[in-house]
Amino acid sequence: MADAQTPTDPAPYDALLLLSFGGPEGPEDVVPFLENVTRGRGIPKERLAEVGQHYFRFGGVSPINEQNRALLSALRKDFADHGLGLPVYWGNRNWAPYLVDALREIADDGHRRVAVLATSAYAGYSGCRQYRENLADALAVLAEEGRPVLTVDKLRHFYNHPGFVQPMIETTLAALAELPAGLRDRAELAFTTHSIPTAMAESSGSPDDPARGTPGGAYVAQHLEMAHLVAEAVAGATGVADRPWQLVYQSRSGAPHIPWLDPDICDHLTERQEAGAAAVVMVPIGFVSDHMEVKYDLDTEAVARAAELGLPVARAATVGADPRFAAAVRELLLERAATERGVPVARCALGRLGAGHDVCPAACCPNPRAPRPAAAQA
Ligand SMILES: CC1=C(CCC(=O)O)c2cc3nc(cc4[nH]c(cc5[nH]c(cc1n2)c(C)c5CCC(=O)O)c(CCC(=O)O)c4C)C(CCC(=O)O)=C3C
Ligand SMILES: [Fe+2]
Repeated sequence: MADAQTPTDPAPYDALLLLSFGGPEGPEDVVPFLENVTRGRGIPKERLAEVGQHYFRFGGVSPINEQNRALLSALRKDFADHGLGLPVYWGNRNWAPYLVDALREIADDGHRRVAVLATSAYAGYSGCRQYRENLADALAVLAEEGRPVLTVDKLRHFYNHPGFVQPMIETTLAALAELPAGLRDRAELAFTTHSIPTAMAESSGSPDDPARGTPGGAYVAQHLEMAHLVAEAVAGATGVADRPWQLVYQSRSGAPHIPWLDPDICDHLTERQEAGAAAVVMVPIGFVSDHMEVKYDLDTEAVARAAELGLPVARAATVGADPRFAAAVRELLLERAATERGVPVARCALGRLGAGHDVCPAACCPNPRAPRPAAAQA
């Protein structure tokens, strides 16, 4: 059974595609990038102008592309170190290098069966189905061009994989250590993720997920699980068993009359300061790298609110290109490859919820507007 436990054969896959959000790389990119992100999504003009300013403040450059280049290098190094000859490609939803160009290159290089790692750890329309719609759109372009048919399989959600959880436990401990010694044991944890419309949260996950249809759906249930895993490990490492923690939200968008998940991190900081909190560590479990939502919404906006309040804060780093995360991607790929070959395999996951599904059911994480073709589903 040793082979079943530690698979090393990537067949039937002949390429890995890193699929991400994309971001502007100069001031002239900002407006067209925002147009790509928000096309047909009913985001108020004022919100767009405001978000544009976040990017202009950083010279019009989002850190996300550089972070994906670093992850790409980490993946290639990890594959090479493990004798895995699989090529790794990269394509984005909203900015160059675009997904359709990456898939075209994959096809032209002679590959046909592609494993896809989306840089989104949790269930939900934005992080799951929308990427699969993007894959379907890109495959349709390739078909129109008369290129050979590719099969794309999206790797499962990785929020409870040890290669994602363990680095965040350590960065949370490192952020606690940045606080003055006398505050550390009393510091609270605020786990943050992207706010989404409450209706989108409620319908997140697969129809047979016990959290589906509950307020928050699988999106919130999975974040609570991740937060719990980190909080528990931090309690063990610091010996503080009763440290308060809460899941809160950031980066709210959309029209004000539509309900989104709350509380917002800034309101939460205000509330905790009024309640007498000594300090707060912000832990952005919703994100894979320290991109603009982290650099602006947490490091700029929330840090400014904390300063106004006189509340000491620190922020934990996201996993980024941590070698353990790169190794987790390899493990997920080899796990799925074994499953596709019909070979029994261990499905690594921490906590109570277990490993998520490999193939999304057709009704998983529905499009909140209108149904559209999506790839990589039953
Ligand atoms: C769940 C989720 C994640 C986490 C999972 C994942 O990572 O996938 C995420 C990540 C990201 N979101 C990002 C940027 C933006 N998101 C926007 C708008 C929206 N996000 C949404 C959800 C999510 N977003 C939603 C429901 C909207 C409303 C419009 C719509 O229904 O689509 C807007 C429009 C302007 C505004 O903020 O209103 C921008 C610019 C960046 C890039 C950062 C950079 O440049 O470094 C990243 C990684
Ligand atoms: Fe977003």
